Amino acid sequence: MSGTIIKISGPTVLARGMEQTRMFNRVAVGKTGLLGEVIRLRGSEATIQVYEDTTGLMLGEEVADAGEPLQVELGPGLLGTVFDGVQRPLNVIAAQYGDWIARGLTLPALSRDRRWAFTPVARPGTAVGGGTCVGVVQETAKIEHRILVPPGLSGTLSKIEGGAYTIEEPVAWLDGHGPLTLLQCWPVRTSRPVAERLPPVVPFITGQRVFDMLLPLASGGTVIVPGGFGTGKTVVEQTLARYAQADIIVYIGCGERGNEMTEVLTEFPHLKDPATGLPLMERTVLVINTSNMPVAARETSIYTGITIAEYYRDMGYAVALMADSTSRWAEATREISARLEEMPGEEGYPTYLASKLAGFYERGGRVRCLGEPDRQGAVTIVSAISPPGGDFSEPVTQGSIQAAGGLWALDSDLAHRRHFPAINWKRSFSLYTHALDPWFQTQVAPDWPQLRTELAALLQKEEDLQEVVQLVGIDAVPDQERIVLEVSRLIREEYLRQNAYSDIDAACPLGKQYWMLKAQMEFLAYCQAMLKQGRPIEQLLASPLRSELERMKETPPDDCIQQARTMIENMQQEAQA
Ligand SMILES: Nc1ncnc2c1ncn2[C@@H]1O[C@H](COP(=O)(O)OP(=O)(O)OP(=O)(O)O)[C@@H](O)[C@H]1O
Repeated sequence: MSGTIIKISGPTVLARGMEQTRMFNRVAVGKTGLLGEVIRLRGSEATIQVYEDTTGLMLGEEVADAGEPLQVELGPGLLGTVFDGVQRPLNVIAAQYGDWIARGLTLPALSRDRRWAFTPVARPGTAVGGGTCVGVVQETAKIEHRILVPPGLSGTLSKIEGGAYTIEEPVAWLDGHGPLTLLQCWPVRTSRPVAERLPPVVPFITGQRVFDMLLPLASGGTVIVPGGFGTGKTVVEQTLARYAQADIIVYIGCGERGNEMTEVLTEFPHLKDPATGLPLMERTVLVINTSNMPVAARETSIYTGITIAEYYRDMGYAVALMADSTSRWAEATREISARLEEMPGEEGYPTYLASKLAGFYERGGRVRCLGEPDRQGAVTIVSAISPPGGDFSEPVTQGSIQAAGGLWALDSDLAHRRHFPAINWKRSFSLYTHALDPWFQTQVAPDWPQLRTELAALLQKEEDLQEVVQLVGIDAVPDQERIVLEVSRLIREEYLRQNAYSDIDAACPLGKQYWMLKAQMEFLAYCQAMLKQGRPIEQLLASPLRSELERMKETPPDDCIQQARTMIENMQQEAQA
C-alpha cells in the first residue's frame, strides 16, 4: 500500500492516499526509501516523521507502508553494538561504508551472517508459553543470551535442535505457530509484558556513598539527575555504567553537540569492566544520537533503548538504563509537536509532555518475568536532565520529578568548588529509602538506617550552625558546636566527595561505606566526650585520628574496614576511661 507526498516540512511529511495505514506504522518515504513513522492520521492523509534528512525529497514521490509498526530487532549480537535511534548499527556501517551514512541506507540491526552456537534447554514435546526459555547462546564471554518464546505465542515444541545458527534460521518449531528463531522483533513504543511487577526492596548498588547511603535507588527504580552545564551529569552516568551492580548496561546518548557523543564513542570501547577485567562493551548496548541527526531519530532513541533493556530484563537480568540526557529527547518532542501545529503547552513543549515522560519511567521496574523458569529481572533508569540555565522549574525537570522515584540534584556551586559528585542533598530525595531499609539492615548492618538518619541530621545541624557563624563569627561559637562544624566538614569532604578517577575510591563497596561513616560519626562522639573531660579543641583537631579518617577513602576496602573497627574500639575505650 502506498501514498503520495503532498507536503514536506523539515523532517515531517504529509502523504495522501494512506487510508489503509495505521498509527505508528513504518513507512519508506520517497525514491530513496527514507525511514519514517506515521504519527498522525486524518482521513486519507498521514503525517509521517522521517528519521533521515529530507533534503531533495520532492512532492509527488511515493510513500510505501510496511504494514507494521517501527520495531526493534532483538537477539544475539546486541551487546557491544553501537546503534543510532532507529537501531542502525553505526559501528557496522562505519566499517562497511565509512563514517557517513548515505540517505536511505538500511542495514539490519543484527548480523544476518554470523552463526551462534545454540544449546537447547527445553525438550521436544514440552508445552511452552510466551517468555519461556527454550535455549541459550553464549553472546559474550560472561553473558548468556536466553532465547525466549516471543510474548503472545504458546504451543508444544515439536522439534528443537542444538547447533550453529544464524539469527534467521529456525532453531525450534512450535506446533501451530511454525519455527522459532534466535531473532524476534518488538514494537518500540509498546512495553514488553511481564508476569508480575515486584516492590522496590532490593537496592541498585552504585558504589557512590552519597547515593547508596543518603539517597538510595532501588533495582528497578527510576531516578533523575538534573544539573546545569558542567555539573557532572555525564560523569555520574558513566561512573554508574562502570561500577553499579548491573548485569547489562543500555546507554542512550542523546547529545547536544556532536563531540559529546564522540567522547562516548571513543571512550566506551576502551573501558574495562571492573568486575571481570573484560571490555565493558561486552555487557553494554549503546544507542547514540547527536543533535545533527534528524530530530525524530532522537525521539525514538529513548524507546529503542528501553525496549532493548526490557528484552534483557525478560531473560532475568538486572539492566541499568542510562539516558544522557532526556532533555534532548523532550526537545525533540517539542520540535515535532510544533511541526504538527499542535497547541503548545508550557515553554512550547507539547501539552502531553508529562504523560510522555511518565510513560517512559513506567517502563522501569523489577519484575517476575513471563514464562519458565521462574526468574526475576529489572530495568533501573538513571536519567540525566539538562535544564536550561540550571533552572529546575522548567517543564522537563518538573515533569520528570513527578514521574521518577528519586531526584539526585546536581548543584553548580558544589561543582565550582570541585565537590563531586555535586549532589545537593537538601534538594534531592529518594522515595525508596524506607522500602530498602530491611535489605540494608540484613545484608550490611542492622543500624544502617540509623546511621543514615544521624548523617542527615548532622548535615542539617551544620547548615543551621553555619548561619549562626555568619552572624557572630566562628570565635563566638562554643567548642561543642565548633566540633560539630569540623566533623561535618570532614564527612562532607571525605565521605560524600568521591573522585570518579581514583583507582581505589571510584567505587566504594557497601561494607566500606558503612564502616567509614561509622568511624567518622564515632569521632564526633569521641571529640564531644573529650571536650567534656576538658581536652582542648585544638588538640582534638590536630589528632592523628583525624588524618587517619581523612586517608580512609583511599584505603582498600578490607583494610579500611579493619582500621575503622580498631579506631572505633580505641575511641570508645578512651572516651570511657
Ligand atoms: N565524580 C567526579 N569526580 C571527579 N571529577 C568529576 C566528577 N564529576 C564531575 N567531575 C568533573 O566535572 C567535569 C564536568 O562533568 P560532566 O562532563 O559530567 O558535566 P555535564 O553536566 O555532563 O556537562 P554538560 O552540561 O556539558 O553536559 C568533568 O570533566 C570532571 O572534571
